[in-house]
Amino acid sequence: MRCDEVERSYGSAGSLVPALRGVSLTLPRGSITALVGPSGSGKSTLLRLLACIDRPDAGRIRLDGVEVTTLSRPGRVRLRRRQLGFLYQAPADNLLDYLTVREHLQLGAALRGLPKRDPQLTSLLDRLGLADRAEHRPRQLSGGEQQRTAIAFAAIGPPAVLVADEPTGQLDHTTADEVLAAFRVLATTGVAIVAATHDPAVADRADQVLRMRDGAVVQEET
Ligand SMILES: Nc1ncnc2c1ncn2[C@@H]1O[C@H](COP(=O)(O)OP(=O)(O)OP(=O)(O)O)[C@@H](O)[C@H]1O
Repeated sequence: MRCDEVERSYGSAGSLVPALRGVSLTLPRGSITALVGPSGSGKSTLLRLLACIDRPDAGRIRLDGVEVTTLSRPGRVRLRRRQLGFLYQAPADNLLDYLTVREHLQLGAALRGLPKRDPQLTSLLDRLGLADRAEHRPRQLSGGEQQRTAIAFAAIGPPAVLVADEPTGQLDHTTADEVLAAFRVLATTGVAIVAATHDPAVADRADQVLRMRDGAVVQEET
């Protein structure tokens, strides 16, 4: 995925708050990008644009060469269903408390237009260390297991891009490591992962670190 000179402001004429002031970046497939920067620097705004939940006021966002900023609303919904995954900070926000781990993956497959018995479901359970938790519901799982279930759900397809907002924000160090290991597994399937984070462990393990300040990427580290 690529962004070129993306701009986004909030409010109406007369009281516009510029949240993004010309952001350009590339999220290569198979890599993990950490988006760091102080509160209010524009990370969440950028994530919403990358996840096609919101549209920029100016600039271009392209996914595998296709311009996504000009898609109609149904076109964006279709793109999100087939090509994008999203992970929130709180495991509870990513999961439904009445579905088991396996049922989450079956729902994910259905949303992506895949059969409920797609072999990648079993493979994801194995690779993310969830095989012996498949029949458990979220409240029977640890925080790390819950977040890995959410990653498995988002990973079905696989999507082109996984967008994560503070994915380790509510986890302890060991559990955060499990999430980072799951990201690495996912990256090897060709997914571009981008995570807004205040967690140095995420930035340390990323392939690319983009630092934001006042709505712009001020520094690129690799
Ligand atoms: N819905 C909104 N209406 C008006 N202003 C907003 C809105 N959402 C964000 N902003 C403003 O846009 C700027 C960027 O906010 P954003 O939430 O993207 O930053 P952030 O880096 O994600 O912060 P945090 O780390 O605290 O989540 C801030 O000045 C914020 O106050």
